[in-house]
Amino acid sequence: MPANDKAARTRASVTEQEALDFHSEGRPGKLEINPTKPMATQRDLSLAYSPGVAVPVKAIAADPATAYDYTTRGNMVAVISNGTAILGLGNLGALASKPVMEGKSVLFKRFADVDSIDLEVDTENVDEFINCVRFLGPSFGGINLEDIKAPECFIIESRLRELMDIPVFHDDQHGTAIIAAAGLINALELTGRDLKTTKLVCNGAGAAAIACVELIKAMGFNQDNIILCDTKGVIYQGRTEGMNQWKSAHAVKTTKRTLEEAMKGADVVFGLSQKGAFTEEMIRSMADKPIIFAMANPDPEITPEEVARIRDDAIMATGRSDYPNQVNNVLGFPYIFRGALDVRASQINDAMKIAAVHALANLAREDVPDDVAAAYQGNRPRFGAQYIIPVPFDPRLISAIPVAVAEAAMESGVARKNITNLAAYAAELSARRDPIAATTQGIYERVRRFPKRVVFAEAEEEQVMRAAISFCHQGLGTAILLGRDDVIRATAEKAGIDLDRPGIEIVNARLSNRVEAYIDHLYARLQRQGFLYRDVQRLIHNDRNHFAATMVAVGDADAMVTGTTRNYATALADVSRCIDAKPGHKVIGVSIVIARGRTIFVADTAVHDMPNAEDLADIAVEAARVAKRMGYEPRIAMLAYSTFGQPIGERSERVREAVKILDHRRVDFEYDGEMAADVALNPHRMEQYPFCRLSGTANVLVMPAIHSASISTRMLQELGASTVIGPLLVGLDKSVQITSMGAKDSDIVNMAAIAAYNAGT
Ligand SMILES: NC(=O)C1=CN([C@@H]2O[C@H](COP(=O)(O)OP(=O)(O)OC[C@H]3O[C@@H](n4cnc5c(N)ncnc54)[C@H](OP(=O)(O)O)[C@@H]3O)[C@@H](O)[C@H]2O)C=CC1
Ligand SMILES: CC(=O)C(=O)O
Ligand SMILES: [Mg+2]
Repeated sequence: MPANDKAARTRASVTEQEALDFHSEGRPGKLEINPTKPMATQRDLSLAYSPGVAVPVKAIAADPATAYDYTTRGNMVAVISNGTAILGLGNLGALASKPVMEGKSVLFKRFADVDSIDLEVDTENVDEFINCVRFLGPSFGGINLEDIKAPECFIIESRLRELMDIPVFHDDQHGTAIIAAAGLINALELTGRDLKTTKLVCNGAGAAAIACVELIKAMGFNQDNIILCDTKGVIYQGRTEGMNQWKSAHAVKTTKRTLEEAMKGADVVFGLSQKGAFTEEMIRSMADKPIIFAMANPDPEITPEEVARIRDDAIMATGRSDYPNQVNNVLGFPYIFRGALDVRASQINDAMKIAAVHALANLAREDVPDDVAAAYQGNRPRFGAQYIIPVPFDPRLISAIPVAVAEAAMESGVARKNITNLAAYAAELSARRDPIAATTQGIYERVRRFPKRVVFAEAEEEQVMRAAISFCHQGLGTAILLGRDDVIRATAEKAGIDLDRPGIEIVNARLSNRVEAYIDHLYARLQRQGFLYRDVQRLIHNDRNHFAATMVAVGDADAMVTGTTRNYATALADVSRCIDAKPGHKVIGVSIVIARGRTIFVADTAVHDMPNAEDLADIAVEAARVAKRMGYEPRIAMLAYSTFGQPIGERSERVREAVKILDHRRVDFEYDGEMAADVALNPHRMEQYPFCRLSGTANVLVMPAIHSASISTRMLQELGASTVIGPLLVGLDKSVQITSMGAKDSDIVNMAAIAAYNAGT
């Protein structure tokens, strides 16, 4: 099978409705602002506002550099656009650009812990735009210009760079150029080409294209070997139509006039133009082992599927996240600014850009270590045609790129702060990045490669139906909708959901020809537990959890998801009648709490009401397995209200006993206790117990009982202080997940994906 066919198979997608729902759900948009200091008392108010605030005001007036100490400036970037070149959609105006700019702001935070705000400036006039931005310097540590069309963007960026003493970086130019150059270096290496003799065509001669061509020329590409094209065709010397000084600088002497002619025999083609700009004929006419970077967003100049139809020797990249080799500036801007901010750079210069290129290119050539493989679940990538550049979820990016950028800034004299210990800086950076997103992303990727049959037990519910459709649409497998056919169809019609698509099966428990087999199977399990044959008949006929769980038990489905209409304990009791614990395992619930860049596993949040010491030790073992599977080295705190014997209390005894049991079992993970939650999570509190065996703050909390586990995780979730995933049901012999009652469709899809993932390969 050609490599690109495989790429196409693993591709996920979203519907237009999903995209709109995602943006409108809950608080509209994608970001909000949270205070970092308490604002609860009169004293807080006096410190944060008048009179306390006057003190830092005077300090900054006396020494402007202290703004980095007393305000958000040092970690704050503005994403600024006028909407004249929104992705590849063209000039749709400042307001329409807001979703993209909010998106970039969120990516700054998500990938590099840079705080960011989007600003949409409603003018196409260059001077007005510059005047609007130039006075914003005191607010920000950097300015990320975005989606401003050429040639205005060139003037805007260069004038603002002169006027402002903080980095001004037009991401579509330099961000794109850095990523494309890194991918190109690797693709040239893989195809055995020499930079100096390679022939490249760049379609598009705007912001991104001009910057890409300039950067690769600066890196040694022969300028006579690069042909630039725009809507009028080849940019040749002497052309007058549709020209500007930036295009002229790259005009070549050639008789070629069209993109078709230019692409004949070309080694590399960059698409920085528009959807569909490349034809199959053009791709067919390229040299052997062509390198095709179709970078237009959201839709590339040609898709990997189209290329795969005509040739199997291409190295193919796009700007999208749902194909392999994503050449997109998301791999750059968060980390480049991270490095620049951390040394308080006055600008992002060429040395810093080139350092980023090499850091990125080198990363793709390195072996992927175990803890990083989670980001690429099940398919540890190897440097090659399908992996020329790391994925945005690669957790190494946060330490590799900012360090290289910061170092280059210091060496080239634009840093206003020195970092002396770069190794310590790299470690700090890694700690800023939370691996859970890489893990969840990895779960989806893995399921896409090994799609599963998942039964949705409560498919008459509209949100379950939506989740099932999304599950299929994302290429995660077949969704089996369990319920009455007529009810499901009526609900679907009313909700405007189209069920007639591949990958959706409706199963009516009453009409299924598997009913007898399921009854026999379940009766064999339950006959000595007080169930008559007719009791089991009733369970299979009338109860969808029993039907679905038995489907999974006998292998008619790989996994099951339920829980939206029944409470957790009831659903778990239903499932437990049909499926046992995996031999040697304990069935427990593990919740994943993500708060302020930390991921904490909490167990048992679902099954054991009042665990005894043995149970607690088992729960620790099971929770450690989950943490390891998700790419974490577990450090388990056995929690209680007391810490190492103080205050003495009968309720902590079980926990102390559990620690002793773990000592006897000689388990292969770190654990200690009993301890209170603040000792487990706060390094200063933990320091007060120098004998504590944990090498750092805990990342797994084993709760003394279900009530404390459930109360604390739910409180965290409802107070909005953290994201809580789960409880995930672990330890069962077959894969089942139970959502919370009334779960939203997006939560149900996540649970279904996790269930499919746990069903194995
Ligand atoms: N993957 C990534 O990370 C990034 C991708 N991009 C993509 O690059 C594209 C251009 O963005 P940007 O440079 O910011 O926009 P600009 O508006 O600055 O430039 C667009 C350029 O594309 C040319 N063009 C448009 N349609 C065609 C076509 N059918 N054939 C040939 N040339 C064409 C225009 O030609 P003319 O000059 O004649 O008008 C112009 O030169 C977009 O699709 C964008 O999504 C941009 C940044 C990052
Ligand atoms: C990715 C990006 O910045 C663009 O397409 O404009
Ligand atoms: Mg852009």
